Amino acid sequence: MKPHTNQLIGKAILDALPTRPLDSNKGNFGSVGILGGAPGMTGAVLLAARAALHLGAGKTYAASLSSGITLDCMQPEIMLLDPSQLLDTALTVLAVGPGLGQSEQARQLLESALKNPAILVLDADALNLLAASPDLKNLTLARTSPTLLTPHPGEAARLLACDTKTIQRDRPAAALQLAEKYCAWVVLKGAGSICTGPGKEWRINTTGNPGLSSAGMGDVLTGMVAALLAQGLEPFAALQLAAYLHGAAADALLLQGIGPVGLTASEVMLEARKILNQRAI
Ligand SMILES: NC(=O)C1=CN([C@@H]2O[C@H](COP(=O)(O)OP(=O)(O)OC[C@H]3O[C@@H](n4cnc5c(N)ncnc54)[C@H](O)[C@@H]3O)[C@@H](O)[C@H]2O)[C@@H](O)CC1
Ligand SMILES: Nc1ncnc2c1ncn2[C@@H]1O[C@H](COP(=O)(O)OP(=O)(O)O)[C@@H](O)[C@H]1O
Repeated sequence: MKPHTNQLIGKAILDALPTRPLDSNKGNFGSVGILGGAPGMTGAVLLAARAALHLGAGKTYAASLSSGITLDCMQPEIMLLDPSQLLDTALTVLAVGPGLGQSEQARQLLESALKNPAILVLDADALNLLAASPDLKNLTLARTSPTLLTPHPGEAARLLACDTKTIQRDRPAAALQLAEKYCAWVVLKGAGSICTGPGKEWRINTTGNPGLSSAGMGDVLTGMVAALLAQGLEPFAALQLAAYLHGAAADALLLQGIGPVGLTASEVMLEARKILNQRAI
């Protein structure tokens, strides 16, 4: 089959990555912070942080709005802070949204995050809060470092004040509109994720399968995008490589009989690490 003109060639981005120098140290691979986790959704922030760690971030921090969580017992490498401490930490990339909720505290934290000099990735409830507030939109437009948005079609519809059907009718057009409206880099998720940015160029990802239609997969994608940005990839390349690896991991697991039914987000991040290490950054 002839490749689509706008088909994302993830393998080419992967093959072009430089290998890690022998004398590298953790400071060379960036610091990622993940902010989210309202009560009942701490899992979302941990999934994103674990994905950032496994995809190669030099240091990974996380902060949850649910009080009292000081350690990820499964992944003690992650440094768990209070939200205010996280926002005072020097970060290469800050990702806000997984399980964040839409409380007043969440809104205030997002407002501070939008003023943070780190590269910013907005997902899930950060996108819902942004969609509901002209003030937060103005802060987004005023940012001087890159902003990336990772909406699923439901979140994209809220951001563009339309319905999900309209988004799905012309997904490239919707992604381009989002990039323009928020002056941001965008991955519009779902089967055939669309990656685009302010330059109007767009790519469609062809990896992935319905095994990915399960809760937590988007949180893992956010952590993966953050890790690739922290290691120096440009926003457009980071979005494309993350979408490619996320889908390719699910496809590889399918061939092993893991999925589509019962595939978990935790399995996807480990398989994505394996594929990334075929050409380690
Ligand atoms: N372990 C955890 O703590 C988890 C927490 N989560 C958090 O839960 C919160 C709510 O997120 P939800 O995404 O569940 O709720 P939403 O209300 O944002 O989205 C659900 C709706 O969006 C639409 N949609 C999503 N993907 C679509 C697609 N590919 N095609 C068409 N329509 C689509 C559908 O209409 C769907 O009913 C977020 O903050 C999220 O981060 C989830 O990520 C799941 C895991
Ligand atoms: N049928 C599918 N084919 C390919 N990718 C899919 C499919 N269903 C879901 N995905 C991917 O899985 C992820 C789901 O993200 P999201 O809807 O935000 O989930 P959650 O919020 O539960 O973590 C996205 O990256 C999306 O592109």
